[in-house]
Amino acid sequence: MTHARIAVVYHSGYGHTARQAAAVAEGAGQVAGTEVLLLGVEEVDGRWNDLLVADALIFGAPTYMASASAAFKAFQDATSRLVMTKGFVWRDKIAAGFTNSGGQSGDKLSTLMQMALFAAQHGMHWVNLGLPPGNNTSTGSAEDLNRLGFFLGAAAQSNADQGPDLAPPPSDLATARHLGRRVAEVTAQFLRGRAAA
Ligand SMILES: Cc1cc2nc3c(=O)[nH]c(=O)nc-3n(C[C@H](O)[C@H](O)[C@H](O)COP(=O)(O)O)c2cc1C
Repeated sequence: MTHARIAVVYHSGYGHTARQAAAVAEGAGQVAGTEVLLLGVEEVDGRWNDLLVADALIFGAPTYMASASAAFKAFQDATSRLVMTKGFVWRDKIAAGFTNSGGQSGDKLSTLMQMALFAAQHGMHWVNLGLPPGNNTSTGSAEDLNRLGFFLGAAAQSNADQGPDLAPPPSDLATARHLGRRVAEVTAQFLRGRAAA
């Protein structure tokens, strides 16, 4: 059986995106043969080698002021010296992303685009969400998978007056689990193909 290593690297200021990150990790862990590392950006120092040996990196951050939070951006910037100048060492890893914010849209697309471009700068292969938009018909509801209608990655929305015990809601956590599972499956296919070649 393929052994795939997946790292979920995320920032969360107040715990909401941490719940989404845990759901992504849970989904990835549901795929047989997958080892999952869930790592906050504050813990990355001293763990760069764990990211180097991972087959897939899934990036996550809250959307703050229409982009990834500053702590996540600091992690991105650190990879210039610690990853890129070491010889493009993340090239050909699988990548994906997720974000959470207070607004239904909240300009989350900007954050997902930021992550996809970041992955492209590292020569990684971006995996999208792979779900049709939910909650977009007369019979749809906020319980639908991908209720927020994103394609590039997984989105979640956390009501501004609710703590991470209540937000984001179950449908967004299910969407996050879907992304984790999808990345784990794609990574296993990729590794099998590489072994066969
Ligand atoms: C500095 C700051 C900027 C924010 N900017 C946005 C934004 O651009 N769009 C949005 O929808 N929500 C915005 N929010 C709300 C957060 O995205 C929301 O509270 C989110 O659930 C926080 O996730 P966290 O608990 O993981 O930090 C902002 C919050 C903060 C603290």
